[in-house]
Amino acid sequence: MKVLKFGGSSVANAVNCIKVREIIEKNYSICRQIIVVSALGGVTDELERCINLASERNEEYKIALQSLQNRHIQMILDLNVSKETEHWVVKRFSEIAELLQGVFLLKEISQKVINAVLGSGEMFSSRIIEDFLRQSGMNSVYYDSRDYITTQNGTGVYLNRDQTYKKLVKVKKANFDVAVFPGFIASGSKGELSLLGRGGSDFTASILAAGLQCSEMEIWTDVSGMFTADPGLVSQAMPIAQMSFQEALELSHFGAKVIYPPTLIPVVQHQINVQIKNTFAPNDAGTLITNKPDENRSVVRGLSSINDIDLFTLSGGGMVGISGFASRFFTCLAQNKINVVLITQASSEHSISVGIHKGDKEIAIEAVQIEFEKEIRLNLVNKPSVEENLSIVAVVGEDMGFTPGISGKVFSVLGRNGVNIRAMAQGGNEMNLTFMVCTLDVKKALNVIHEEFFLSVSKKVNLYIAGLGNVGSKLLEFIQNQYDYLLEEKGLKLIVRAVTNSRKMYFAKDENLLFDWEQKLNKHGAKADLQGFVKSMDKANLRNSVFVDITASEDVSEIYQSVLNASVSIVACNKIAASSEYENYLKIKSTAKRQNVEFMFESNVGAGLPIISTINSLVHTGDKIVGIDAVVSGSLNFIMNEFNEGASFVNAVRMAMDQGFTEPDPKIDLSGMDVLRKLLILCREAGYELEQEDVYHHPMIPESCLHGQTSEDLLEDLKTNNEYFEGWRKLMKEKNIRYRYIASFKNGKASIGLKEVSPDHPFYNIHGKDNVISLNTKWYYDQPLIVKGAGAGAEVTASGIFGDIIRIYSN
Ligand SMILES: NC(=O)C1=CN([C@@H]2O[C@H](COP(=O)(O)OP(=O)(O)OC[C@H]3O[C@@H](n4cnc5c(N)ncnc54)[C@H](O)[C@@H]3O)[C@@H](O)[C@H]2O)C=CC1
Ligand SMILES: N[C@@H](CC=O)C(=O)O
Repeated sequence: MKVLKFGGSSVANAVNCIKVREIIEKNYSICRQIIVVSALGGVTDELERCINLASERNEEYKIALQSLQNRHIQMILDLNVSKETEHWVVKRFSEIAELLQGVFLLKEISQKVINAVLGSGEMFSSRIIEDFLRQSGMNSVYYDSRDYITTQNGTGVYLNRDQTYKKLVKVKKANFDVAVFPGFIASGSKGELSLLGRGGSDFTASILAAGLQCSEMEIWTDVSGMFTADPGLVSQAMPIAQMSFQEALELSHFGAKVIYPPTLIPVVQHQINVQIKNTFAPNDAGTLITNKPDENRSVVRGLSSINDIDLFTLSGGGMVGISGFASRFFTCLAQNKINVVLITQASSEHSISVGIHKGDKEIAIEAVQIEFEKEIRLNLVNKPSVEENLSIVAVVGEDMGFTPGISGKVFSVLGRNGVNIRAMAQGGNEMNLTFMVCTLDVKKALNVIHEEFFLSVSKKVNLYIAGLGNVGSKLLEFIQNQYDYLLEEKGLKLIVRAVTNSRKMYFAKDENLLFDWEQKLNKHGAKADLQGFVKSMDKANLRNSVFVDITASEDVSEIYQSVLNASVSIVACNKIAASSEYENYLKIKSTAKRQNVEFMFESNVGAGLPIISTINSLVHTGDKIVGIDAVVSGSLNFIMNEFNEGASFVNAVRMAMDQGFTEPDPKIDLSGMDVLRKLLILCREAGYELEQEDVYHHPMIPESCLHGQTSEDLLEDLKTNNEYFEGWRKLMKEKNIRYRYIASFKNGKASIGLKEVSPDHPFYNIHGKDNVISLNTKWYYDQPLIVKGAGAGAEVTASGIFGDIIRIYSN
């Protein structure tokens, strides 16, 4: 025998009732079935409204009651139910009308009337469904739950188990294939109608399953089981295939609304499996709640949350080491019927904080101030404080117990996403890690934890991109190409949330701009505004957010502090920040560290070459970089190679510009500033405290060529100075040398400048736009460590930036 409970949505109308019949039919020849039904969806709330209207002497209750009656009669007609049932329903409605008339006249409501009116919803639905099943040819009977289920004191939650189970023996022996019981209603100790409380129909089902020693209980609802998190908050939430009774209890206590906790007590005691199924998708697996869930599952089973919680704190030096404070505190809260949902006290005993429901704040303050009046007056204890707009998040899983690292993972992913924990608690069984966060952060908190623990779930990475030129547009093209691969192989879902260039910016409503960013920006973009960009990013408060700087703009580099303070990581190929004043460089790094986010700039030097990561790795493992020799300008190397091949200097520069190797302003390359910035960054990453002024610097071209405003001015000046450059060509030939613009660091001194290299020099042959970085270290002493390869160009730079983004999230 098994129990099937159908919730309000499953029996809301005739169409749904036909689905219910199909489910019952499937089991019909297999086992006897006990069917428990809730009131038709929304009916109990409507009955409650009728009571309230009547008590306020508002005649509208009559209209509301009539419309409820009409709804039931319509269902009776649609399902072709017998006249007898119809008469019974009409009669019961007139009884309710009489009760409400009494309330209307007396303006008084007794618990008895409330129970009688509210409990009618289940009486109607169960009578109708039973009749419907009988008319459909099933061997069905109707049982009034009041004749079998007895509560101890009429409050509903305390079952008179012995009496109930004894009465049910008769049912067990009866001849039926299907027995229908109304949920929610029972008899009190004096035989009066009592209600089983919130979620009472689940409780009815559970009592019947235990009392009738059923093999299984099924709860049929409108979702396909209990989910790993509320799907309204976590779009990637999925049904939990199996969970233990304890896990179900913990999750349902913390807001997972599929099942109501006390309902599980009888089935837990009798170890009866509970299956949660979807009436509207009966073939979905649903959730099995069982004593021995499948072992092959995630350590964290599910997440839940409750909003509208206040953090109520009693603190003061006078509490330390004095026994009895906690007892008085909790007793006075309990005496004022304040439900405490979370408790925390640090071992310093200086304060006790509890989570309470929002509406209880005033009473709690008053009660505690009265209780501790003397201590507050003597300044031994402070007046209680309340922090509002908080929520509780619970991470639940039986296997979390005695598994190290779970809370570490939870708190570190929250930290990385800027979610501050206000208070926390974990029970001794370690299966529920509970903490309080600001309500604005709940969604983010649930999502990042969900991504961290459920492997089949992809991690959303939210990108905010500044700079959509040569490199920026290439990066977006690369991300488009790799989108499916990253989703499938790395579980990373890259979402472009906003884009900006120097003219326009566009913020997505909720969509991914990756595939149509250009069209959206051009058609609907607003005027670019960096401060506004950061503000909107901060307000969006999305998890795993990265600001990608693909500009060469100082203004953009100046917003890094606010970006990091918004708990957003930065990936930059813009070199301005990392080569700005040393103090600023350190400040950016320390803000990133404090905010638990990343500041990545691998593409600052050598584009996509792994040079900064190599230096970091050497330094972290105890090596010391003592010397650097490098050609780190792709454009200058390219220009010199083209010049060597016979191009005029100005034409070589034009080619480098056309191919996108130079900076947006090519004077930055030709002045040597780009190389200076790169050397400074390498030295700083190697652990040396250097400023731009400390680098001995000689521009590659005559100063006179660097005064023009535009790139065209520069080209014009280079043309004018053609003879100067042709002089180089002559010298190179005569001396059998080449010119390379070299960055060096030796004996603590940094310098950059044009140098002659002979054919036996390692920098003599460096092709195209290649870079070479040669590091002399404590361990690479005789032979330097050399990194070599293309050091400029949109593709390699975009790949360096892309690599940084992926590295943040693949750890
Ligand atoms: N081209 C290359 O080979 C390499 C370039 N880089 C770096 O990449 C960055 C971009 O270079 P390219 O794409 O070649 O330049 P680009 O001139 O093609 O693009 C620059 C983009 O930045 C935008 N921008 C400028 N100021 C802005 C502001 N205040 N707010 C928002 N957007 C702004 C521009 O509108 C444009 O979309 C530079 O920092 C450069 O040093 C790094 C390594 C190699
Ligand atoms: N303009 C730079 C490219 C990026 O850093 C160069 O020429 O190397």
